[in-house]
Amino acid sequence: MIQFDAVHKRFPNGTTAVHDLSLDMPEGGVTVLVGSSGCGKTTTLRMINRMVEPTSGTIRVGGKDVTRQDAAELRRSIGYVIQQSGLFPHRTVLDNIATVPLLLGHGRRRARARAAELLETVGLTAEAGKRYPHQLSGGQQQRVGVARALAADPPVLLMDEPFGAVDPVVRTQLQDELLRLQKELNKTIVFVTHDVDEAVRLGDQIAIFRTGGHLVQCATPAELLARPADGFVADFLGAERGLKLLSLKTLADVPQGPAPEGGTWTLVLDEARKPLHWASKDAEIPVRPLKDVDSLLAALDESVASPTGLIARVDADGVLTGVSSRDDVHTHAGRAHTEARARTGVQTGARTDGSAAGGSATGAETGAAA
Ligand SMILES: Nc1ncnc2c1ncn2[C@@H]1O[C@H](COP(=O)(O)OP(=O)(O)OP(=O)(O)O)[C@@H](O)[C@H]1O
Repeated sequence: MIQFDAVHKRFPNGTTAVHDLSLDMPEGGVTVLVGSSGCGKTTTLRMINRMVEPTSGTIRVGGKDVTRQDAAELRRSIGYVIQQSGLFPHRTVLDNIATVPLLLGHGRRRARARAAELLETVGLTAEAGKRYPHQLSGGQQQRVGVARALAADPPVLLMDEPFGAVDPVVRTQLQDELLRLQKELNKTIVFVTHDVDEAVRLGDQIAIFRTGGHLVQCATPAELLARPADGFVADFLGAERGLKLLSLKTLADVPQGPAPEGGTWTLVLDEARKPLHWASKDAEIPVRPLKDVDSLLAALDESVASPTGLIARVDADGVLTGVSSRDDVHTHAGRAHTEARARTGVQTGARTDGSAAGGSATGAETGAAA
């Protein structure tokens, strides 16, 4: 959907922000750009909608060279969300969202109807639509920013640290919302962040840059965590790389058996067979039931945190399906790593067809060292 071919950006002051970048960003997928400050992420993003022009190389969106399209028209067809939401302070939230549909020539009534629909899509009330941006919380403003970017129903969405300025709890909520929206909308999203956990959570693929605008590795989160191309990537992913990989795997394949009877701990259920708590002869402790969709990381956490060493498993309605042991979870955690490493091979380069620069781990490493 978006293709960078040997793209170079050198600013007039001599700074090279992006160095010989070849990268495919697949249709309907989320590509996350990460890397240390000043490594060229924002410049890369802004070249897609021509807010920055490349010095050389080609960028295509939907097969069309962006430099051959009218810049204003191109920008209207690409949603853009930034950290400070970029809302117009003197327009109501509803009018902010309606801006682009109006620019596109939709009548006022239709534009506002579309804006009202989008407010609901991003989880805001109709009442919030009547307020001005400063009357909303930071998290709510970011939701409005997303709604405004979606207003023209663009196939491509560029998001530059959109959740960087909100607290961790709201940030997780906004990430959840984005994942939910993306399931419905299937946009091609390019997302810039500093946060590795956010990248792992949201990305279908993650492109890691280093200073000077060099792409070091582009791969799926699991591939990246299992086989970082070099020490720079490994360091960037952090010491808990192993645990992060487990956050991508679910509990579904871990075996489960019947709840223990007559042992130290008994699982107490209500009449609908939903777990209430664990009980021993002289103690009662809370239970944190997990579903098949929960991550192996959550299961590992529960298995070491609970004195029972057991995990109560429930279905989507919260009804007990069985119990897994600490050993079952540990065995599967180890297996998840072995499988991820085996599956990864050497496919770490930028190009999915392995053709251009950075097409293999060796290529990426050589590029990084140059
Ligand atoms: N208009 C400009 N003129 C000159 N240099 C620029 C300009 N814009 C960006 N740069 C430089 O280009 C490099 C890449 O900047 P860019 O904003 O793309 O990095 P980034 O990875 O997004 O950084 P951050 O994570 O801090 O936002 C930096 O060294 C920056 O100082």
